[in-house]
Amino acid sequence: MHKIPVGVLGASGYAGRELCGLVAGHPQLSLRFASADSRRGETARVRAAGTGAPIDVTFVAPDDARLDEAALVFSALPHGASATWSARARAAGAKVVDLSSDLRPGHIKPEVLSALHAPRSTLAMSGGGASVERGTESVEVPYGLPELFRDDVRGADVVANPGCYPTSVLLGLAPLAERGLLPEGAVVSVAAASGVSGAGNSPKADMLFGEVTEDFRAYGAGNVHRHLPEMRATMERLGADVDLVFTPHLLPVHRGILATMTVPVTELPDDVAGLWRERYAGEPFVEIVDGNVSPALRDVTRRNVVRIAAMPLQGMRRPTLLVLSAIDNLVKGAAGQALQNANLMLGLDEAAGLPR
Ligand SMILES: NC(=O)C1=CN([C@@H]2O[C@H](COP(=O)(O)OP(=O)(O)OC[C@H]3O[C@@H](n4cnc5c(N)ncnc54)[C@H](OP(=O)(O)O)[C@@H]3O)[C@@H](O)[C@H]2O)C=CC1
Ligand SMILES: CC(=O)N[C@@H](CCC(=O)OP(=O)(O)O)C(=O)O
Repeated sequence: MHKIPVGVLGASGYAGRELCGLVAGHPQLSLRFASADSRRGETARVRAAGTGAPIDVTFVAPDDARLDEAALVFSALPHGASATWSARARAAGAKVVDLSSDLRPGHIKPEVLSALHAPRSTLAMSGGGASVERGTESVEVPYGLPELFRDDVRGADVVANPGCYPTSVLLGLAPLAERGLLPEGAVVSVAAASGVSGAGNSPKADMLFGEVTEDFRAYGAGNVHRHLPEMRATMERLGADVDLVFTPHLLPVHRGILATMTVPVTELPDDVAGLWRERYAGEPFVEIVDGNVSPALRDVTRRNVVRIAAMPLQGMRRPTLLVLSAIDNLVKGAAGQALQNANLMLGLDEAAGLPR
């Protein structure tokens, strides 16, 4: 069977390697290239999702990646570098899923938007960047949370893959926002803990084993984390007018995010968990946990799922819910969701090649 060629930029990183394994295990995709920067020329062994078969992947320099030979390119490059390469991939005729924050709501710059949507003939490529000779109409880049915005993603040429924390938070809060159950001006408080793979695999002194092990701490305190603009913009789009207080924590495990959300509501639904069950009925990658039980990281790691629990908070003066949401930051929070989006963009079964 003819397989669809795809490429991975940033393949030596955590998200990129996860993508290589997913592509290797996908029944309809083949890996055309995998790039690295400092690790160009190196060969890494990845395991194909599903079968676990070992695959050797040799990283090429980004400039040597055959963008023109890929039907779709995943850009798992750092913020800042990613937008340029996404525009180059588009100019070469490939569809693009960008895993960085560069194309997300609340982040994307007008010149990036123009470069992505410019007709190929008007793109002048120079060095490592793309420039646009004339502006184009302002078209947003679809935000790739398929459970909320599937119609925007299906058949799209370019998609912004959501951040890992926003994936867990927004899927947890969406049913309340969509139903108008969040009071105007309410403060929604989110404390979320992430495994260290969320910080990427390039060497950082404060991410060394000796620095993170047997410890647990907040970072980005004071409501300043880079994911806030993306979460605010999406909550607004879902019809909620609330303040988000977001405090991330570093958890010394390899992968996984648990977001704990305290949410004032206009009224307590009779069947709280039923609200999420109804909203996500038929969604293959959403699991609702029954009873007053927290979803656990071990139930979501290496799977493209979000597990959500919701319950009323006892002893409060005003109706308030506790919503808990768990994902694997590298799968539903990055590579798995990127593949889910790619499947939709290429007209394939949305669940193809995805570990459930
Ligand atoms: N880790 C996570 O949980 C999540 C990550 N993301 C996003 O996905 C992207 C990748 O993240 P992650 O895998 O963690 O990052 P890593 O730091 O692990 O990997 C970065 C990758 O990009 C390459 N690279 C770095 N700088 C450049 C450059 N200037 N030009 C070309 N290639 C470059 C690296 O190559 P080399 O190894 O050779 O240096 C490596 O392949 C980021 O935008 C991140 O924010 C999104 C959601 C979750
Ligand atoms: C533990 C850790 O450092 N996590 C990262 C978030 C993960 C990430 O890569 O951010 P994007 O999803 O926007 O790409 C952070 O807090 O910046």
